[in-house]
Amino acid sequence: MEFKKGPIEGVMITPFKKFVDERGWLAEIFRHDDLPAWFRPEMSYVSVTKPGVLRGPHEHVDQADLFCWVGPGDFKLTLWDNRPDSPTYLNRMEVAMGVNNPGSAIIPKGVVHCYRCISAEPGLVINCPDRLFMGKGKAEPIDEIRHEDDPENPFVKDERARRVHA
Ligand SMILES: Cc1cn([C@H]2C[C@H](O)[C@@H](COP(=O)(O)OP(=O)(O)O[C@H]3O[C@H](C)C(=O)[C@H](O)[C@H]3O)O2)c(=O)[nH]c1=O
Repeated sequence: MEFKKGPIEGVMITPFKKFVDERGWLAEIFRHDDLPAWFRPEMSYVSVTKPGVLRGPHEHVDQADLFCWVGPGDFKLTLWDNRPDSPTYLNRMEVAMGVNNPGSAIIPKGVVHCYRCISAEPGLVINCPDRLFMGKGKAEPIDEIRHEDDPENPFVKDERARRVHA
């Protein structure tokens, strides 16, 4: 399975517009009149990743993600189109996101994704997925393929990506 650099159908990278004034700055994260009709966020969470650490590569069967980076920290986001029926199947994208490139990435289901903190400081990421984690009342199985747990995965090999706890 060879991936080649190229655009991925359905992935939307949106740089944030910062409104700066003497108090600081403000930026919209998303507006539904800008979102594609197929994507409506259901929840949100925030995570902090230590320098050099990779989260992913992960894939969802049903969920799409809207990841946002505003800092602190900078990341390298990598995406792989793992959808055999996609016109951009086997394409791979790398995007710089974070305090120096604030913005969001909408990632459709079936697009494998990971992001590595590449700054000397820990990096913060917010995600606004279109499915509840573990469904209503956390009563369903997690919709997630954690490719990092497969030593033969064709995406990225990074021992440290694996969670220590089960
Ligand atoms: C996502 C999520 C996680 N959790 C709990 C489950 C674990 O006990 C803990 C860490 O979760 P996880 O190891 O899944 O975190 P990551 O490996 O960073 O994965 C997350 O970020 C990568 C890049 C993804 O693509 C995943 O969709 C997303 O789960 O938080 C919750 O309680 N609610 C949530 O919505």
